[in-house]
Amino acid sequence: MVLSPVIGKLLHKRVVLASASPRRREILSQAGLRFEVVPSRFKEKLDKAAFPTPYAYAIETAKQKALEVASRMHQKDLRAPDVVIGADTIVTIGGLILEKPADKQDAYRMLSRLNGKEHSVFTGVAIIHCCSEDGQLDMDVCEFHEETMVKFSELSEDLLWEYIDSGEPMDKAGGYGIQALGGMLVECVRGDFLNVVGFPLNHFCKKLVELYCPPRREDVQRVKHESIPAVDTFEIASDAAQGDEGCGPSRAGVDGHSGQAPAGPQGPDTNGLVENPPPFPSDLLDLIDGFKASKALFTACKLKVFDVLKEEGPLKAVDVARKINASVCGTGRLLDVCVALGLLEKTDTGYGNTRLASRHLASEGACSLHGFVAYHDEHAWTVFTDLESAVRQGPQAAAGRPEEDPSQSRDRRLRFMRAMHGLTQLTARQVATAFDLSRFTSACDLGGCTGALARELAREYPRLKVTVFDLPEVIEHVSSFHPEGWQPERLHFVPGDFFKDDLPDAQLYVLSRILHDWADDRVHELLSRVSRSCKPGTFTGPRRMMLNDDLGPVAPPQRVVT
Ligand SMILES: O=c1[nH]cc([C@@H]2O[C@H](COP(=O)(O)OP(=O)(O)OP(=O)(O)O)[C@@H](O)[C@H]2O)c(=O)[nH]1
Repeated sequence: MVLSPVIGKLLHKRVVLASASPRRREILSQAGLRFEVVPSRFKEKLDKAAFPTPYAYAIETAKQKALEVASRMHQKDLRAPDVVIGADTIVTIGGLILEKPADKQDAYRMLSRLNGKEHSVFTGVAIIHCCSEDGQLDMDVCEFHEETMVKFSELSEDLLWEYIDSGEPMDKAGGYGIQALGGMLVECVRGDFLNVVGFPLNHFCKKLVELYCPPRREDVQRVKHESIPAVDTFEIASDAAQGDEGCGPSRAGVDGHSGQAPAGPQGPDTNGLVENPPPFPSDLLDLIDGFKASKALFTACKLKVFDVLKEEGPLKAVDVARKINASVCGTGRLLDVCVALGLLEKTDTGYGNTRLASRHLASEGACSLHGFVAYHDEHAWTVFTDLESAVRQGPQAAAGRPEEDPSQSRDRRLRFMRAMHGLTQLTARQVATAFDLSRFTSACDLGGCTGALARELAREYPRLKVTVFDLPEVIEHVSSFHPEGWQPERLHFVPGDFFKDDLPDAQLYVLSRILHDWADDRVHELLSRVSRSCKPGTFTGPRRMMLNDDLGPVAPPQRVVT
């Protein structure tokens, strides 16, 4: 089915439908969405006259319904869901907005008004993405509406009253339910039927595509050169912002191309027609340039640019330079690059963090990837610089390197732990909820490092006891990654080597970002050890299971049930 991959984008998120409407619940669950229902307490009493259009009213009401649920859930356990969906359906005729009838007389007034005529049904929808960080709730709102035209037949008074007496109109916008008895009143419908019922599923899915699957760059028709300046690379954007001619080659300098799709090899033909150009190799150019973007990001992180701007932004380049103890010219250029990369914003008052940067690139905060960035800058960068010799000489090249001194290896381990901790904090919830693990009572996270995933598993499954099994030199540092006095319930750490020592007994073994680190024979050895630790065939209750969420270079999440 075409749209299921779209709904699938929400599968690993905690989604809440902020609605008491059984119809909305049914439409969304039949589409395959997994969600909780938390009806909104928002009173639908906005001043209709204050809105320029009826749909603006419906959208605002939908938004307020969703916002109320998001902030209530956040206040309750300081953790809002990932996504909250709100909706509001109204009927309009002759400039009047009809909602649910207050009583039978009201229903009669509404239905009489609609009798024999065409009216509009609008549903406003709000999709709110929430992020709770440091006790603060951040929300991004995406909103839209859908209109459907419905025409009623000429209906007799008797039929109207019989319908009203059925009780059906009372909880329905405009006083009828098109999906049930009210369908008998309707002569024709123009537009999305489900929109009338209460939720415009088709438009919703299109919004999800916009939000989660934006079109690839080469699929988007290029805009005419004259109307938009070429800003494909950060160099060009940076240069344009500064008017600085000495800032390195623009793309035109690299490939003789101005950012416009090139004409065919021969250019315009003799008739003045342009041959179909070959596809512009944007992805390839991005690959070629990619290392510059990574290094700019690493450098800005290392110099704590995002911390400074989180604390004190917006700031001018000169002030940032002073605070990070760097040259004004260099800082200005780095800041411009960060603007072009979408990490910073530049206004008249100076440079400021984007929300993305404040959330993920500043060094503190539950969603910080600062450690992950530092690890890539300090470790992965060097390793990849040696890629050519590693490929030429094979793994023995690395094996031949001199032994690291112990204090360096300790530092490197801590950096690695910081990197893994940051990344796992970000993904743990999705991993923990990707499968229903509620039937298990014991789990062992092999190579579970700081316990960030184990903590989420324990939080998600109240019956689950989780053991983190990792090397003694890793376990030794775990406490520095958690608040002082941290004593998680149902979670404990066992030092050991999963290639040498007995694995702790558990029903569920988790291998998170482990397998990609090893050659096939080692992976086989480790999986055999896990398999031997599982004692199959003796259970009548939960079966043994191994969860591998290795999101490394190739392997997607998968599970093996033994
Ligand atoms: O043909 C139909 N038209 C409308 C409906 C239902 O009518 C209501 C519209 O009311 P509202 O948008 O305010 O939603 P509520 O039910 O109050 O739930 P919330 O908690 O989301 O405010 C809606 O239920 C439609 O489904 C119908 O069934 N058929």
